[in-house]
Amino acid sequence: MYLALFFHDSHPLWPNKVSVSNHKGVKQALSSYRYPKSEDKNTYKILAENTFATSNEDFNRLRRKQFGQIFNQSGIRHLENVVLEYGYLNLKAKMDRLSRSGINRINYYSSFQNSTVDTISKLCFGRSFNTTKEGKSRYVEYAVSTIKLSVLENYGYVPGVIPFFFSKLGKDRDELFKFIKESVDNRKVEFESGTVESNQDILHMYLNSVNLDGKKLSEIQVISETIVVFLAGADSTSCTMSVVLHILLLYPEIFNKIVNEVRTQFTEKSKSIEYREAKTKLPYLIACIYESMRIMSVAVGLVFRDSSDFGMEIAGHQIPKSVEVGLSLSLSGHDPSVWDSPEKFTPERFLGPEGESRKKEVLLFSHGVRSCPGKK
Ligand code: HEM
Repeated sequence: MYLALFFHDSHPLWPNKVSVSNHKGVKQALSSYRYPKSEDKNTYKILAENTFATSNEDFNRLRRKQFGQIFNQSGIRHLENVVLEYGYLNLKAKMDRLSRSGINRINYYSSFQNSTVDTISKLCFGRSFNTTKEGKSRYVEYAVSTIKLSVLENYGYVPGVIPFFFSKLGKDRDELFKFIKESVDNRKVEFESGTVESNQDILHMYLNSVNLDGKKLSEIQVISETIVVFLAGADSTSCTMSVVLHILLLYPEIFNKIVNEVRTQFTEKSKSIEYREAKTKLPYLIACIYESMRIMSVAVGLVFRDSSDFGMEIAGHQIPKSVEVGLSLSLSGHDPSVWDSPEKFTPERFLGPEGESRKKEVLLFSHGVRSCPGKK
């Protein structure tokens, strides 16, 4: 029988917790602010309350509205230029270079990781880590240390037990904060001198935003927000790109169909394809991306919500109040009550008018009021 619900209340490591994989149940729990993000062990609460970590409805609503500004018309244009330069052209130049020197194999996972890190660092900090051009960046290591330290701190590890390890992580985190603080200072100078090169990136948006009391974000808040967006957006995107390419390489006939679609719709090879055009002219490619995201979601962990003072009713089960409910976005993509033959790779399920509405059922980016604002 399909796993609808597990109760873990007898497990010593997971007392008072439940996990849910039923598609309808996952959506129901995520749809509104009624069930807030769990406060406990919030790894993303770095330095200050921020969009990702908060469980405060008003604060989250405000930040999400502010985040939406980077997707307005001029924001999208800037975003696309950054993606084109840091995510695509730099990678293409590197591949051309490798191929000229006789190397015909690349690690596409690490290549995509470099492009997304370069793109998102440029958007968040106004300066790219440039890992595609330079091979690696010490700032990536600092970001990894920052998240490791946050996990350890949130799970109550005592720094004195492994002092060298903690001190290295702490130094790395300080270096990353220093880098972002410099970026903030640089941008403020640019504001004052009227030489802002791009006025719609994520750093700019946070510097121009306000808190619930109407006051501008403090420097610590800007650092916290930008670092969390960087951490939330970089690896999730490169892993998803790798999954899509990996699956397409397993199905050459599907891959060839995509190549045909692109070549028929876009005959001018030297012109780059804009997102807007791809959305309307490449339905099969888009269907393949959705099907890859459904069948092999990179959001493999659980997303936690608190059953709050109300308690929840999911798939006929009553969950008492104040229970942590772990929602499986990845398993919801395999629920046979929603997906026919869920283990089969069938891009066609996302074609036509029915396919269009089915796209909303792919929960890789979560669902409802706290769904990923970066999905656009
Ligand atoms: C394929 C790539 C991505 C995937 C799979 C993904 C997935 C997710 C998921 C599942 C959540 C909800 C997490 C939770 O409730 O605990 C989330 C939230 C979030 N994501 Fe993404 N994400 C991706 C890319 C991005 C990008 C590119 C950005 C920013 C440019 C971004 C920014 C955020 C933010 C700020 C939140 C917090 C939203 C809130 O709590 O209100 N993500 N993402």
